[in-house]
Amino acid sequence: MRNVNRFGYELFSDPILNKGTAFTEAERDAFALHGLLPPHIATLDQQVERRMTAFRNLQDDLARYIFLRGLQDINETLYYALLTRHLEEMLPIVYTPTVGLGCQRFSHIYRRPRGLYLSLPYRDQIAKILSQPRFDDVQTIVVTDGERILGLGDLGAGGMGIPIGKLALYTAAGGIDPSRTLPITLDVGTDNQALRDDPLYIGWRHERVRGAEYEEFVEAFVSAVEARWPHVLLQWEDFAGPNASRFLDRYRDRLCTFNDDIQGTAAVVCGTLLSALSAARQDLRDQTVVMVGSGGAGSGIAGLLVKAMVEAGIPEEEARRRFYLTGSRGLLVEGSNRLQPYQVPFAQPRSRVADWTVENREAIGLEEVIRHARPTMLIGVSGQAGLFSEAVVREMAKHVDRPVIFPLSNPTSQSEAVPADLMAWTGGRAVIGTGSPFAPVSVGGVQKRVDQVNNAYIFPGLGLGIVTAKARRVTDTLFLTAARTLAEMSPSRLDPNAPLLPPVSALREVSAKIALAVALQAHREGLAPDFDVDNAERLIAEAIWEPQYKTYHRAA
Ligand SMILES: NC(=O)C1=CN([C@@H]2O[C@H](COP(=O)(O)OP(=O)(O)OC[C@H]3O[C@@H](n4cnc5c(N)ncnc54)[C@H](OP(=O)(O)O)[C@@H]3O)[C@@H](O)[C@H]2O)C=CC1
Ligand SMILES: CC(=O)C(=O)O
Ligand SMILES: [Mg+2]
Repeated sequence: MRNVNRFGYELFSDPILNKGTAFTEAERDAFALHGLLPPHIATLDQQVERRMTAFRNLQDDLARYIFLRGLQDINETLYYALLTRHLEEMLPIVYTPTVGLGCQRFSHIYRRPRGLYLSLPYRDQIAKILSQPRFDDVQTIVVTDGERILGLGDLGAGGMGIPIGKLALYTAAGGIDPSRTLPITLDVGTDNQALRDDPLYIGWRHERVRGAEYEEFVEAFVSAVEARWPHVLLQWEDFAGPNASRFLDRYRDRLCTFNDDIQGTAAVVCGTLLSALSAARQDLRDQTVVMVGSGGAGSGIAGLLVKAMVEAGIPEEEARRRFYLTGSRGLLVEGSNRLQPYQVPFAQPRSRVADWTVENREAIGLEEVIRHARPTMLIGVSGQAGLFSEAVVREMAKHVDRPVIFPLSNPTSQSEAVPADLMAWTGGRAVIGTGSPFAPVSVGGVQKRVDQVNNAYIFPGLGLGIVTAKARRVTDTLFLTAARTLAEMSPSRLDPNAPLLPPVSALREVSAKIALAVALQAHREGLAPDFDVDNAERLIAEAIWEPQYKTYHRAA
């Protein structure tokens, strides 16, 4: 039941309240809706059926993306009913890969306002913009500055598609009430000249502002968020590596905040690897990892895996030496003046790799790294398509029985390799995980599902756990808890040949379990002292928002 004081078109125009043809007879009486709607009163099931038919009749994925975004802006209950009932079919549209195309075309497909655009020229108005009464109950924010959208680079204000998509998953997979979520874009210009030249570009037409002015703007944003919603969960998304890492360091002890590309990605990779090792009866302590890409995601994954190794009994320094991180100029080596602070702990001592260089070349390329390091795991977070070449993969497969190969870059077009090639080049021995969805691959005539190793397995559940427990901070231990909970749900626990991750269709169950584990861990760490652990399961279940229509009554 809900008290409502909007009438006629005013009621239709609020996507949170709108029910379309499902307004009941009594509601049509109470809110002056007769005649504005056709007489048949539909059920939510009938509305879902009608929209699914229309959705499936569309010609391409961009049209499906536009269709779903349109529905989200008209009727959120129906939108989420569609998503939750057809997660596997909808995820590749509202999320990677199609959301990438949606961001690239954002200015051309723009229809209605959603979320907040905080443009640098209006920096003095941030607090006023946030003060809109509509946002009084905001609980979860996803913010981007649009500089590193998936592996597609700087998409300026078009990056807004990412916070919108991530928050759609917070609700569809995590059960967070959509009326309490807020996507935000910090519009600080763009270095994407094609966008600035596009007359339809919706953002601030200016080169990307950097340095002190940018830092002050981000600080003004964070301060305004803190003042407006002291307990909000703030997720940083798709910032370029150095900014992502700096803001995480700067703010993680100041408010309830995390960076999904650094920490969420690390947790899903860690959880999936733990499953792979347990299926193969191997030990984390025996692994050597080559990480292709050492930005936010690469350094985050390496950092969490080191933490997991240390917890498994390896001294930290020794654990770090098992990681070989590469960037656009090859292997990260100590003393290079190009190293970011977060890369320094993973740079290899020069003496260790002195004879790895190929004649006449300064940088140590991926093939040489593979040849000398003999990794058991190869992870791609470079945003560069095709880096896992046949030569690289064949070299790796020479030294290991079941090479674990995760080309994780998104969207599909940026993946470091495609699963069918990896299987062919390793004679079917590879253990594969990709960032975006891929069709099953044939192994010895049997079709095998490709695990989608994406932070979507982590952040919706982690977020639900945090907001339900009212945790004050987000620590690395919470991510390790989420990773281990995910590993416990691996189908490969029962059958070593089964997939490593539960199917995408099970994301709601996965998220509820992660939420429970994270909430309990937050309480154990003293981050959520008021969480009632005796009723934890019930509290998580009750916190889950379901896409169902409530009955409306006229507010007195
Ligand atoms: N599956 C998932 O859940 C996730 C996937 N990702 C994907 O990972 C990718 C990177 O994200 P993120 O780390 O945040 O981005 P960053 O921009 O922070 O880092 C990109 C890294 O890739 C490196 N790189 C670029 N070209 C090459 C190359 N030819 N060889 C080796 N390394 C190269 C860059 O090196 P340099 O600094 O030298 O240019 C940099 O270290 C994106 O495509 C993103 O979609 C990210 C998060 C989650
Ligand atoms: C999945 C994700 O967060 C990314 O590709 O950036
Ligand atoms: Mg991201």
